[in-house]
Amino acid sequence: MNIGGSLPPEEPPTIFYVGQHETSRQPPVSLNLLSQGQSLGYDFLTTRITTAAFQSRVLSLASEHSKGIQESSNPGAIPAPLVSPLTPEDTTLVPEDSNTSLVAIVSPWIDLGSTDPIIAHISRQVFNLEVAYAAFCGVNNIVVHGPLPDADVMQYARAIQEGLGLGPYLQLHILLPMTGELETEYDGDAHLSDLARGTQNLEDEEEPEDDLYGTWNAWNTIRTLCNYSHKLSIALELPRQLPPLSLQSRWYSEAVRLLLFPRTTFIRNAKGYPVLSKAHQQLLTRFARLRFAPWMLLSDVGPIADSNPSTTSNTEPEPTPAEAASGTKDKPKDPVSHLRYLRYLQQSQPSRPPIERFGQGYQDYLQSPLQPLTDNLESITYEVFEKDPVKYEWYGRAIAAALKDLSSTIEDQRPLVVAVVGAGRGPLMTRALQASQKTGIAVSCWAVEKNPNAFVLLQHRNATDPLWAGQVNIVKSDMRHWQGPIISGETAKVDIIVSELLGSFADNELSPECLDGVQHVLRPGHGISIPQSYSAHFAPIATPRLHGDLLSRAGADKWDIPYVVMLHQYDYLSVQPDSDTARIPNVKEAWSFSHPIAPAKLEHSRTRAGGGVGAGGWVGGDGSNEHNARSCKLSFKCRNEGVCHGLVGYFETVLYAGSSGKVELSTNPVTMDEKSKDMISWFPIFFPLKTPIYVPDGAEMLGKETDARHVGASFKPEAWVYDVTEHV
Ligand SMILES: C[S@@+](CC[C@H](N)C(=O)[O-])C[C@H]1O[C@@H](n2cnc3c(N)ncnc32)[C@H](O)[C@@H]1O
Repeated sequence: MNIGGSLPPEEPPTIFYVGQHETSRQPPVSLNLLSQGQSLGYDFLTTRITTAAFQSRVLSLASEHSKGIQESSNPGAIPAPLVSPLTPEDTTLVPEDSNTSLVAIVSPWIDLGSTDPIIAHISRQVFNLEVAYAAFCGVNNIVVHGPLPDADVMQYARAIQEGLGLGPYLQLHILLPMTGELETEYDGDAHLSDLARGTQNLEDEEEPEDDLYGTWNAWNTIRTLCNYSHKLSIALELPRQLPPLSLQSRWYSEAVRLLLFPRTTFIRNAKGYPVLSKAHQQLLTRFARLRFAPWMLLSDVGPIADSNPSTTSNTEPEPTPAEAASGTKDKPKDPVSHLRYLRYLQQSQPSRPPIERFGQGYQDYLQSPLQPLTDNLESITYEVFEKDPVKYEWYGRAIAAALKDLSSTIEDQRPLVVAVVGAGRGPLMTRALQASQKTGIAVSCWAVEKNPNAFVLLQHRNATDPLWAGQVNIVKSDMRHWQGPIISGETAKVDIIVSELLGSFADNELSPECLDGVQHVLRPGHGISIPQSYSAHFAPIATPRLHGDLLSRAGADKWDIPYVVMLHQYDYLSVQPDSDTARIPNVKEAWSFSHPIAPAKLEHSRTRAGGGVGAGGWVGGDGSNEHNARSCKLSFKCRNEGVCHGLVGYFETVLYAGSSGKVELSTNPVTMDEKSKDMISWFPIFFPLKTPIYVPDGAEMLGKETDARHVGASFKPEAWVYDVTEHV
């Protein structure tokens, strides 16, 4: 059991924060235009920071410098050009309260990654002047065009890294297409890159035509060099034709803070209104469910104010070829039809699955796993567990099936002895009593709990709950030291031990140790443990968000401990072949445990605990728990390149497998729907990697994980090693 916190009252409404962008809107947005945009229903507008006059000034500086170099007999002696500070001619932006409703766009005619050092130098100055001034004016969200196709990405990344320090609150959004080239291209004719010299050596290198992950790769370089700064994010442009799901998922796992919808992303419905394809809608819904959902930016969907030509685009957007062919382009004249459509989608978002509703606000929030053996849980924590609509129901079924099977096996007609060990506030005991009523099989009930506070509540319940009716025997004890039930004055054995001591990675709350410790009370021969077995499963994932979160935390051991987390913004690095339409992850079993264990093993362990056999344990101590140590070595084929930030762990358990079939629980996404759909009790577990591993296309990751156990200490994988080998 591994979730914490309390339940939110109900699902909060989805809110889309929608802005408007015009590629050719040149002077900074005026107060008047902003209020017109807001009265149309936009939440924010984009604005350039500087004017056309500034652009001419800088381009003249660059071309004069270039001319000077060409004409000079000693070009090396000419100092690099300096862009002088901004003047009122260069910008009309001034600090205003309303600037929080603006997103600034750095001049798109610069080339930060230019291989011409002079162009890069001038670009960097423009970038720094603009970012610093926008931040000074209180416009802290700033979009920067991503590196040009032939750019030196490392150099571009260094410029961005420097830019991040220009304002304490600023957020730089790198404008990138999902793949290939931007639709939201700068359409002016003067670009600094046109003045670049000596770039042919890079241009000569042929770009692989189908470099689907090329843009992602550039982003990976930028955010890695910027050390996963939380001030750096992506303005992601959605294309008309979405790339394969694998690439969509990759972008989904990254820090996307703005989603750009160029006009061409929309298609027309039968009435001629702009709508999004089903695939776009699904992607939008995915993003909208994130804890920090990206803002949306409608790009070039029509000008805001025709009345002031100097502040609006002067050309009607061109129809796409398909629209031109169908002649639908001119149909709707509604200037905000795209915005209206997004608002319609906002209203009609599908409701979230139960686990997401339950965990609302906890997405991607790292929590320390509970340690119910060491700590005494609070009542509120038990209360949260008890909301699970599936777990207790399935336990009830398992207990009923076990009662039926046992009563048909044993010969004497005595009541069957059922003990719930680690009873908490008693929900499993209630299920055992209901199962007895339902099957008509008499039971003698025992509830064992070591938490003294829960023990009080159990007694209270026994006295007041009509179903319990005082028939439950309540024992305050660590189950490992319980001598067993006393029936008719004699110590008896238990027919069915029911427990729920599972953590998100199966055994990480020390279920094996506790159940071994109580096995001596189980009736030899036919005694049943519910659960009968459980297994731990894991998969390698990319989760820049959690990696960035951990980087910003204090604590030397932060990389060495696992976290319980309702994972959202992540990507599986290894998926099953041919599963690109549904992306079924490769989740592999690490190890498993079953109960009861062989009596000889238990005896051996007991002898070792007493120091009676051989030397001590191989990890110190008496070695009595060595039979619960596990290790595994697994390989994962990764089709697409990526970066592994850690492992996500799940578990599966067979509560009971008997004559009527199996009753199972699972948090493994591959089997959960089949085994225990809508179960909410456990979030996955995350094992972080301090140093992320780059995985090339088609590589095989070899994972070795060891679970060296120490009873009384918290679970911790002792070591993991990854070999990344090119797959041939
Ligand atoms: C995850 S909670 C489950 C509680 C309850 N059975 C339920 O399903 O809601 C585990 C419970 O086992 C108890 N527990 C853990 N280790 C124990 C031990 N060695 N002996 C007795 N109780 C233990 C904890 O105090 C806690 O109440």
